[in-house]
Amino acid sequence: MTIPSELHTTPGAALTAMRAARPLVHCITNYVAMNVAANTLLAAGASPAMIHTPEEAGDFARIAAALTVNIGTLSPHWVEGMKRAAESANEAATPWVFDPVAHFATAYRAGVTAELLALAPAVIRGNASEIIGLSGGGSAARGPDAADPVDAAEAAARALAAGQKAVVAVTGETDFVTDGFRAVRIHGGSPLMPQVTALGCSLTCLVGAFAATTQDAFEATVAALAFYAVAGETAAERADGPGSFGWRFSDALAALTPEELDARARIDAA
Ligand SMILES: Nc1ncnc2c1ncn2[C@@H]1O[C@H](COP(=O)(O)OP(=O)(O)O)[C@@H](O)[C@H]1O
Ligand SMILES: Cc1ncsc1CCOP(=O)(O)O
Ligand SMILES: [Mg+2]
Repeated sequence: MTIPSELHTTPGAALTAMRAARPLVHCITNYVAMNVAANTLLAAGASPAMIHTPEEAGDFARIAAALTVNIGTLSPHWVEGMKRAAESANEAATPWVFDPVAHFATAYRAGVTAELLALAPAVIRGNASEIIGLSGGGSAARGPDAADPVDAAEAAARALAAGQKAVVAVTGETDFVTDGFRAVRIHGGSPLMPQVTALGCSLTCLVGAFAATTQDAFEATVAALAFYAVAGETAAERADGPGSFGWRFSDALAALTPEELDARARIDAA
């Protein structure tokens, strides 16, 4: 295990706490990700609920252990549910995680993103192009897939974290996580991961599960990403391509023990 002094909780300890509590995670995600993300949380040991309608999203956020909001497939009705849920989460001091999928693509998406950022998510998780865009930078990306390397987004992530007073996670070949003061890089995963849709969205939901049970949102985020990275490496060992990677990844999340996670996690101070 390589774990820097920034971390007081090992990823394995955070995984143990998450599985012991089996937190109810309120996920407002997109049509593409709903099934994948629910299965990812179940495999990892959490309890997902995909609930978006404004008639109940605010009420449900009050009883969940964490909330995650993802703008992948938007409509005004969903946006109202997202805002009500985030407001309830804030009132209940429940951590909520924001995934700004392709927020730069259209004016509508950008406007919704600004409204959600004003509701103060505890964690923002996106790919490099999304995080660069949130800090006002330009990118060749036009949709949900990243067009920039993670190291090009590190300064943007630090600025965004400081400005939003949130944890910012940038994912890609090597992940970067910062809260504006602390920062680490997490190695691992597989190039097959971006070839399977919704694995980023599902990771956002998993960050919610860890944030429900590890109070320090920075440590929770790092643990979730390290867990994903190690499981991704396991799945890639025998995968023939994106299809078999998908189900092997689910199996790897379920099988990974806290001890093995701590033995294999590769995290450096940044
Ligand atoms: N080239 C890569 N090598 C290893 N892991 C990767 C690679 N690209 C993405 N990942 C992993 O895939 C997961 C989803 O990240 P990413 O693809 O950046 O999100 P998104 O799907 O939102 O664009 C993360 O765990 C990330 O570390
Ligand atoms: C393809 C697609 N289109 C709208 S949302 C979505 C899923 C994006 O998933 P991820 O960000 O995890 O790749
Ligand atoms: Mg994404």
